[in-house]
Amino acid sequence: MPPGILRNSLSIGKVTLGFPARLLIRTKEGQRTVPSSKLDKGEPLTHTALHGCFGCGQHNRTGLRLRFYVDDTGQILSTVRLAGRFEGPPGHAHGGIVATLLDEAMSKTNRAQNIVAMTRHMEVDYLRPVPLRTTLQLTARHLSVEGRKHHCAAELRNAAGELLATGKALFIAIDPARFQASKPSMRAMKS
Ligand SMILES: CCCCC/C=C\C/C=C\C/C=C\C/C=C\CCCC(=O)SCCNC(=O)CCNC(=O)[C@H](O)C(C)(C)COP(=O)(O)OP(=O)(O)OC[C@H]1O[C@@H](n2cnc3c(N)ncnc32)[C@H](O)[C@@H]1OP(=O)(O)O
Repeated sequence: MPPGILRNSLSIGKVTLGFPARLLIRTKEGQRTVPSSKLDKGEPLTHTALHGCFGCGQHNRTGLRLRFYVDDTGQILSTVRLAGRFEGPPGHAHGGIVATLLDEAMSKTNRAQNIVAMTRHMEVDYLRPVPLRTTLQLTARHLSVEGRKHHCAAELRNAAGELLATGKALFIAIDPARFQASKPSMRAMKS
């Protein structure tokens, strides 16, 4: 069975609304399940300076406000429920939003290692239309690193565990101090 959501889903409170009871995850030793309640105890993987981020900024009212967790193998996990305003095909997510989900999850594989990196190249396979207003499972893994180049992959599944979209990306590590110094908009965000 691929990593993803087990069928007996359950809502368990505000933060983990829509989380299934257990998640199937990939570990170094193989696959195992973890209680989803464990996942809301992890450090939120957000850049505090990026509270306006469309993907994970909790202050961005029009954004996705994604919350990410990391398991003990470094795999990134999130559950997502897309609102109607993200529609592309009727009843389904716009492809740009799907790409954003995958990109954001992959970026958190770097963040989990305290690496600040930007997406340089990304590819998406849109395997099935992604339904709105239903629980989706987003996972990402860090594949390899070579100097500043970080290769990552992500998957988006529906509540039944079916694979809807996959992404691969090349991230380039940057110096956040230099980035901030060179970007007036970043200075404005901090104030
Ligand atoms: C913890 C404190 C936090 C503080 C925060 C402060 C700042 C945070 C700033 C950013 C936060 C980052 C992420 C969070 C944001 C959003 C999350 C989602 C991710 C995104 O949404 S992020 C937005 C979209 N993203 C961009 O807006 C990038 C625009 N872009 C650039 O800003 C430059 O492009 C940059 C900096 C990426 C690289 O520029 P550069 O000049 O430093 O690097 P260069 O071009 O030399 O490439 C280096 C090596 O990659 C090889 N290479 C290049 N392309 C390749 C390819 N396609 N295939 C194979 N290899 C390739 C080269 O060949 C070379 O290889 P080699 O070193 O071996 O020669």
